[in-house]
Amino acid sequence: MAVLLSTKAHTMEDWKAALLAVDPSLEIRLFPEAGAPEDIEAAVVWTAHDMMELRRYPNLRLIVSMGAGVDHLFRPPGPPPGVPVARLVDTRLTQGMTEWVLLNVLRFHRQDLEYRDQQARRVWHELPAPETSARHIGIMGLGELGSDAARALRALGFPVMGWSRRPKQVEGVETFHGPDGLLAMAARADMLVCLLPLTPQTRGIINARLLGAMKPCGYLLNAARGGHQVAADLLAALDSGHLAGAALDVFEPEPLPPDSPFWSHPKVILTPHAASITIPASAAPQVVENIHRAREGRPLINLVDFAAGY
Ligand SMILES: NC(=O)C1=CN([C@@H]2O[C@H](COP(=O)(O)OP(=O)(O)OC[C@H]3O[C@@H](n4cnc5c(N)ncnc54)[C@H](OP(=O)(O)O)[C@@H]3O)[C@@H](O)[C@H]2O)C=CC1
Ligand SMILES: O=C(O)C(=O)CO
Repeated sequence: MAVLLSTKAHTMEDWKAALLAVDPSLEIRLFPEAGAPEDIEAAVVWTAHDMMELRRYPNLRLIVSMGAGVDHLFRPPGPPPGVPVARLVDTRLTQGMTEWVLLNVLRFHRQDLEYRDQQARRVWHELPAPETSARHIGIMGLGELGSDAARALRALGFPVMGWSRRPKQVEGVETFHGPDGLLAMAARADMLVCLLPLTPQTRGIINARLLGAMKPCGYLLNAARGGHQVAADLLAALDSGHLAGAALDVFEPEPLPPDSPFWSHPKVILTPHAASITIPASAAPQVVENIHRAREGRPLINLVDFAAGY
């Protein structure tokens, strides 16, 4: 039996080496060289893979996302019926995201946009120094990534709020849930950080209503998915001054087209979907563990809940 890998050509060999380092007995095939369709027992795939194509493999018993997000697997037609899907829960991936969140929260907290502007104009002027305790952060999505970012922000003294689908408790974090909970949290947030999965319920959630519920001169950070933000609403909030800045790692479509106004917006900090990148060597042990479990009929880890969509 064989494991099919499908991702960007330049990372395929890294994935192959990482999986073989954990279990040298695995037979790895690199898409599109899948060989006999009946050989494929597991598919480890990233965003570009066509879900229809996975229906070609009659013995497929596991699909693994090469990232934390699985929205790419649920695009129509979705995963083949009856085949379980697992995602990555990985300490390096989590740490990378927490670094991105800290970088951008601190950038805005320490008025870096204003200082860069002053530097460009050769202005020597000290701005009032705010305290972290006065800057309330609301995190949308209190899962693996959101809870870790919350802990790191708490350690710096920021008051942290968090929003999840179901009621949840995270030490030191004021928690909210459900649609009303989001607006209640936004109303008290100086910065909103989106770390939600993209599902039918969360698509377009960063819209005029949510941004309008925030205090004036707030900041928005989105490192989840571009489909969460309504671009026109976000630009309107930035242009009107209601939002003082936005840090955006994700867009729809990606790559961001050259004529997008986000590229040159003076209040936008932009990264090319690079907030946290999967490191194959770090992720490989859990992927191999799941391949073994699937073979032996044991319960899988990091399973995706099809009903919830994440
Ligand atoms: N830009 C980048 O480089 C990266 C982006 N990502 C993105 O980050 C996302 C989050 O990852 P991760 O933290 O591991 O995911 P998790 O599944 O661990 O956490 C998701 C969180 O979102 C909450 N949530 C889901 N749906 C809703 C809803 N309808 N209303 C309110 N809350 C909701 C969940 O609530 P509950 O706790 O109740 O289940 C949970 O708290 C990924 O799906 C991916 O899109 C991930 C890695 C890198
Ligand atoms: O892990 C994910 O979902 C990512 O977006 C990585 O870039």
